Amino acid sequence: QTVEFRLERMRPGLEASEKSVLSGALDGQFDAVAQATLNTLDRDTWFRIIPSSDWRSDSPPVLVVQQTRFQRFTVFPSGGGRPTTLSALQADFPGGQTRGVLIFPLGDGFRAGQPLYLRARFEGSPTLLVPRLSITSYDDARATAIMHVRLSASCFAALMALALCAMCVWLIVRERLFILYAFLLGCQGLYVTLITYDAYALPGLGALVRYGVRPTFLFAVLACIAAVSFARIMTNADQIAPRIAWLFRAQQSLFVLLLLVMLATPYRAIATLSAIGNVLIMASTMTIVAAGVAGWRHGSRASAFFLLAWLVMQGFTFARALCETAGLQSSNLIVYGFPLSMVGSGILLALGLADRMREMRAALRDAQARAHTDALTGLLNRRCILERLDAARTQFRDNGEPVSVLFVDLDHFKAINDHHGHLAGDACLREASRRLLATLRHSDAVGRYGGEEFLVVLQGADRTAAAAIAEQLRAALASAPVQAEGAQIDLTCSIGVASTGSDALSGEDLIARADAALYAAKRDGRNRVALAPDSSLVAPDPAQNEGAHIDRLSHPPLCRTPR
Ligand SMILES: Nc1nc2c(ncn2[C@@H]2O[C@H](COP(=O)(O)OP(=O)(O)OP(=O)(O)O)[C@@H](O)[C@H]2O)c(=O)[nH]1
Repeated sequence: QTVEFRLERMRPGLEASEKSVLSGALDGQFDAVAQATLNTLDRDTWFRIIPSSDWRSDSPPVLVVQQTRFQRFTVFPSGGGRPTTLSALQADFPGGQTRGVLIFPLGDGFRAGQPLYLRARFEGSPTLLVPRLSITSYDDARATAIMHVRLSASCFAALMALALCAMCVWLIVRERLFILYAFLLGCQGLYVTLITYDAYALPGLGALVRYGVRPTFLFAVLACIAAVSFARIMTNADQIAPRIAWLFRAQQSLFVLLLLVMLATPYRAIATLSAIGNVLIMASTMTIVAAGVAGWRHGSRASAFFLLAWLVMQGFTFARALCETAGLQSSNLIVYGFPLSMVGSGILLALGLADRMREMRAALRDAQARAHTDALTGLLNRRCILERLDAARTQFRDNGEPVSVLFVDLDHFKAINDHHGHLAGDACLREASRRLLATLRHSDAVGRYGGEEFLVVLQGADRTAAAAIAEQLRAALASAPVQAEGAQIDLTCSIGVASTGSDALSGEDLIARADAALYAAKRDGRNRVALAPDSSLVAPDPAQNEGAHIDRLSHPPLCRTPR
C-alpha cells in the first residue's frame, strides 16, 4: 500500500526548537509545497507530512527517503512514536539496509490527516539535489531497496569486469587506449556505487564514509579526465581536428585543476565546485560529440561507435547535470538510467575499441606491404627479393632444388627518359613490371633491384629452364610498344641468367654471374639473353667469366631505337 500525502515545508529563516514544532504550535508556519518543485534546502529544514488516507495494510508503514546526498534525516512518527535518525553517510549505518534507500518506521499505523514531521539537516555543504519521499509498506520499501542494490551492484560488477578485461588486454598489447578505457570504466564503476551509496558496503571501501562526499567527486573528476583523453585518441582529434584536440587539452587541464582545488578546499565549498564541474562536463560532452562527428565524417567507424556510446551515456549525464544545476528533481529514469547507460556505453566503447584495433591492424598490414614492395612498380623491393633469393638458396642446400637468377635490365632507358620525360620513363617501368609478372609463374619472385634493373628468382628451374623463361620475358617486354604520356615507346631488355650447378654458390655469386652475363648481352647488341657458364665448370669470379664463357642464347634483331 502506498499512501498519498500533502507535503508542507516550514518557512525558511525560522529558528524552531524540536519541542515547539512537535507540539504543533508552529503548524501555521508551514506552507504546502510540491515535491517536484522542491529546490535547494536550507541547512535545517522542517517538513510536515499529512497522509491523505488511513493506513490499512498488515505490513507496517514506513517513510522512504531516496536521493539523500549529504542530509541527515530525523522522522517523528505521528502520535508521538519513537523518532529515527538516518544519514546515508553515517559511519554506524544499521546493517541489513542500503544507504541508497533510507527506511523510517512509522509505528503501527496512522489516520488520514494525522501529521508526521521530518527534519533534514546538512552536515556539509548544502545540496541542490533534493530527497524523494514516499509512504509505503515495509515490504514494498524492502523490495525497492533490494532493486536498488541489485541495480547498482550489477552496474558496478559489469563496469569492473569490462575494466578488468581491458586491463588484461593492455598487459599483452600495451596499447594506451586499453589502459585509458580500463581506468575510465574503473572510475565510473566506483562513481556509480558511490552515488548509489553501496560502495560503502564493499570490503575495504567502508572507510571512505569518513571523507564524506569527496571520494564521489574525486572519481567523477578522474573519470572525466580519462574520458577526455580517451576521446582525443579514439577520435584521432590531433590529426583530423587540431582545434578540437586543443579544446580537449584545455578541458583536461581544467579538470585536473578542479581536482586539485577540490582536494584542498574546505567541505562547504564543494557544492560550488561540483556546479563548476557540471558545467565543465556539459562543455566536454559537446566537444566529445563534435570530435566523434568529425572522426565519423573522416570515415572512422570507431569514431561512430564512440559517438553512439557517448551520446547514450552523456545524454543521461547531461540530463543529470542539468537537473542538478537547475535544482530540478531527477526522475527514477535519470537516477537508475544513468548507471545502466554507463554499462551500455562501456560495451559500445569496447566495440569501438575493437574497431579501432582493426583499423590499426589494417594500417600495419599496409605499412608492412609498403616495407616489402617497391612504391613505383609494386614489385618486391631490393631487400625483399634478396631475402627470397636467400630462401631459395637454402632450399638448394637442403634438397638440391636448383635456383636460377635472371638479371633484367631495360635497354637505353636513359634515352627513353631524355626523349619522353621522366613520367613516361616511370610508366615504362610500371608496364615492364606488369609484363614480367604476367609472364612468370606465381611461385617465381620478381623484384626491382635498382633504377631500371629487375631481379627474377626462379626456384626449381635449372639452367635450361631458366634460359627458356628468360627468353619468354625478353619477348614479352618487346612484344608491343608502351603507351605513355601520349607516345608509343618501344621497350626492350637484356637478360643475364645464372644458375646453381652441382656446387653451392652464394646469392652474391649468382647475382655477380647473372650481372656478368647481362653485361655480355648488352655488349652483344642488347635485346637478348645471355647465360653465365655452368657454375660447376667455372670459377665464380665474374671478371674471369667475361667473354668466352658466356653462352649467347639467341640473337634476335637489335632493339628498336626509342623515339
Ligand atoms: N623514369 C625513371 N627513370 C629512372 C628511374 N630510376 C633510374 N632511372 C633512369 O634510368 C636510366 C638508366 O640509365 P643507364 O644506366 O645509363 O642505362 P640505359 O640508358 O638503360 O643504358 P643500357 O642499360 O646500357 O641499355 C638513368 O637515366 C636513370 O635516371 C626511375 O625510377 N624512373
